[in-house]
Amino acid sequence: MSEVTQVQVEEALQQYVVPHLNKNVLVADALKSITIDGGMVTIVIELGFAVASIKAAMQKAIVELVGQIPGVQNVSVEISWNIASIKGQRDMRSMDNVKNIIAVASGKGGVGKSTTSVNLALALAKDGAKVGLLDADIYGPSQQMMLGVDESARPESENQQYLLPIEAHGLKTMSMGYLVTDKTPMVWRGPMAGGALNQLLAQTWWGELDYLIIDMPPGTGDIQLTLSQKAAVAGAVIVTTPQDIALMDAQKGIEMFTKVEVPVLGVVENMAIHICSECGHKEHIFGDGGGSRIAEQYKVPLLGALPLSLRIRQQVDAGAPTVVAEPESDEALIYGDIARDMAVQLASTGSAGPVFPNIVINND
Ligand SMILES: Nc1ncnc2c1ncn2[C@@H]1O[C@H](COP(=O)(O)OP(=O)(O)OP(=O)(O)O)[C@@H](O)[C@H]1O
Repeated sequence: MSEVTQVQVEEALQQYVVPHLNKNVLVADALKSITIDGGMVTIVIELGFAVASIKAAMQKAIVELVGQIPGVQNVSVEISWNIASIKGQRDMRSMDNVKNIIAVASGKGGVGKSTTSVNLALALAKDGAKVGLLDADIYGPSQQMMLGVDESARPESENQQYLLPIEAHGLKTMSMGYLVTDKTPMVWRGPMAGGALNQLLAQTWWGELDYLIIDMPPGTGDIQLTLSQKAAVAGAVIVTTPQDIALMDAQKGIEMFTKVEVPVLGVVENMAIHICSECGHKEHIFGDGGGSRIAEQYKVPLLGALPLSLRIRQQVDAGAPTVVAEPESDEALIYGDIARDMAVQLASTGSAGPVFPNIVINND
């Protein structure tokens, strides 16, 4: 029987394109090792983003490719991930172990920013990452309802100094909604809100997190600016609907983050298309291709598009967002794809590094 060689395995692996990286596993620098013992091949892969929900499909595809090499009897594929910290937190003890903060923002209210934030956070967690969610929407905190957290639930305090996040669907969550009630004076909700928000961020004992998703207040004012600076945000995602007015506000959002040097990881187009539940007819109710136009204009990726979907609205409004309520639905799979693309974009902002000129000494 012919002997299986390292080169043969590498050649087979060159045909395997890693999802979301769009590069083969060797070019993507994800291959840790290949061990060959007679007809037994063990392949170890390590990625910079979590992939628990697509891991089995990835393993199957690699086993099929490598299994075609003559002499191979058994292929074992180990896939793990190591999520790097792109931008560490400064001067905030409670956040020392938070690796990456991602702000989810929209220029305009009501475009589905909170719905998108919670589903993306849940999709990252479903993939095996440790995830927190901060509802920074002080004027209309909605995450408590979207996460199905009881109205009477209040965060416990640690040494009278820190607040402990409330666990919901596997996420560590904190919201102004857990602290204020309908009777809270408006003065506290208004001018003092920015300060209160910074405090909420810094005084929550987040523990170890790969990603802290911040559901930002709508708009592009001072609160948003200070929050992105104070919290050392590693990347931002802009949610928009395809209407012209929402797109104009989304542009302001992109410009705001660029001004404070927070990389924009991409744009998510929400309520992009309506699919008739009776006949399946597809209609661009709010216009066509707006998200991809601004993504192109600002040279940022369009991370994905969600349909206007009754299921998304009903599930999130009932306290079990689509990613947990119906994990195999088309919508949940779209959130999963967007979440992994977002994680890949974030990881790539860290690897770019400074560019040095190439110095050539010519002795002629
Ligand atoms: N893709 C979608 N399909 C159908 N309904 C949606 C979709 N996305 C969000 N919604 C619904 O739209 C409403 C507004 O969404 P959401 O609260 O997430 O928006 P927002 O941008 O965070 O708003 P605000 O600015 O008030 O915080 C909610 O009732 C939500 O269920």
